[in-house]
Amino acid sequence: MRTVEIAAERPYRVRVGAGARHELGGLLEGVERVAVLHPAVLSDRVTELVAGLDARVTPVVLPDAERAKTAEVLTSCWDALAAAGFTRSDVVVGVGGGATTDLAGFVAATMLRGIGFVTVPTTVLGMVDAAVGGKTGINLPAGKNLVGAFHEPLGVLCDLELLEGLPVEDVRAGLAEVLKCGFVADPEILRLVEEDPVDAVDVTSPRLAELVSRGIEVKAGAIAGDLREATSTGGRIGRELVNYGHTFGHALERAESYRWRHGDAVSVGMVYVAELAEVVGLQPAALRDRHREVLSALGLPTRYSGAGFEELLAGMRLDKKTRGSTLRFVALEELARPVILTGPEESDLREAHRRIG
Ligand SMILES: NC(=O)c1ccc[n+]([C@@H]2O[C@H](COP(=O)([O-])OP(=O)(O)OC[C@H]3O[C@@H](n4cnc5c(N)ncnc54)[C@H](O)[C@@H]3O)[C@@H](O)[C@H]2O)c1
Ligand SMILES: O=C(O)C(=O)C[C@@H](O)[C@H](O)[C@H](O)COP(=O)(O)O
Ligand SMILES: [Zn+2]
Repeated sequence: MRTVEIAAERPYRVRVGAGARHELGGLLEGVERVAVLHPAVLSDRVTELVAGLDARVTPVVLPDAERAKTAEVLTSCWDALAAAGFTRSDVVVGVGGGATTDLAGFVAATMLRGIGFVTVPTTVLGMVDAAVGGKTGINLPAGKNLVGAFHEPLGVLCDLELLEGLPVEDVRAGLAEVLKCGFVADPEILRLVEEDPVDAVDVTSPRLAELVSRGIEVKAGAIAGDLREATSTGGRIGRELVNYGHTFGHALERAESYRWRHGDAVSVGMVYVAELAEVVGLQPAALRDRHREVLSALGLPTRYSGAGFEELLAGMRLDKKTRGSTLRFVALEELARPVILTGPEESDLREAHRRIG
């Protein structure tokens, strides 16, 4: 079992390894009521998970995937917790992928103005990214994650055994976020995938376990000292580092009405910003090519010709890194040398779009 320490206001631990789920009872010691939010596909897992808990458990079944991240679902969760008599010492547990833990975290952040929250991620993406770091929220039709709060969990249990049964498409999508960490900070991640992409998507392989741990380490480093994504100053990039590929990725998700997997959209988003960085003369072409090659090796998408440029540009303007009418991208000048690319010309944005089509 590995442990990654998160240096939050109230520090917490990410436990990674087979059997980590059995530590849930310890995290909830002395807690009277627990709401376990999860998608229907995990109902049996949740029954097993809560069997030994001392607390009174309120299970709340959420709609699947992005359909959980809506204001209607949020309201129904508030009602369920109120009906169960929740108090400030009670806890919300999110068991599922990133969509589940984003919604569960926002329920915890807002109920009674903030109660405890634990994440038990069951997707690769949840483990390496969504369940760690306290970004919680919902989507609006107008844009991805437009409403939310920063609310750190009390603990994160990444039990690799819970990945068994996860569709391979979702394993790949999660690895897009891991490759993101490889490009911005840890090139060994890229090497591990390039060496054996088939082994990388095998959820029982030591390679996948290594990739998950490395992804979490990069995320922990990015959020340390910048939990609220407030400081990318001078040469230092704070938490925005792990938003690489998301400016275009989120615009794509919005254009596709959230029917794309998030990781797939981030995959295309990384190619977009790699093209953009090359168009503006920031990044060598070989690095752009490496994006396409390693993402394709995993079977991830690298092209998109759905929505038109104007619609995607409108989506990118809603990105949280945007300041006023100035778009800001996390881009690379070299592998693992990220910079903020501020206010690129519209003609360059358009050319990068043409190149991924
Ligand atoms: N808060 C953050 O920092 C952060 C970081 C990255 C992504 N996200 C968000 O996470 C979401 C994407 O997360 P995701 O890729 O995990 O998708 P997801 O939560 O939609 O899960 C993908 C699918 O896998 C199913 N599933 C989950 N665990 C399973 C298991 N063990 N076995 C079988 N099926 C299982 C789910 O029901 C769903 O259908 C997006 O909304 C994205 O915006 C948030
Ligand atoms: O934790 C972060 O910070 C990230 O940006 C991680 C992203 O992978 C994640 O998709 C996050 O939800 C994006 O946040 P947003 O602020 O761009 O909505
Ligand atoms: Zn993401």
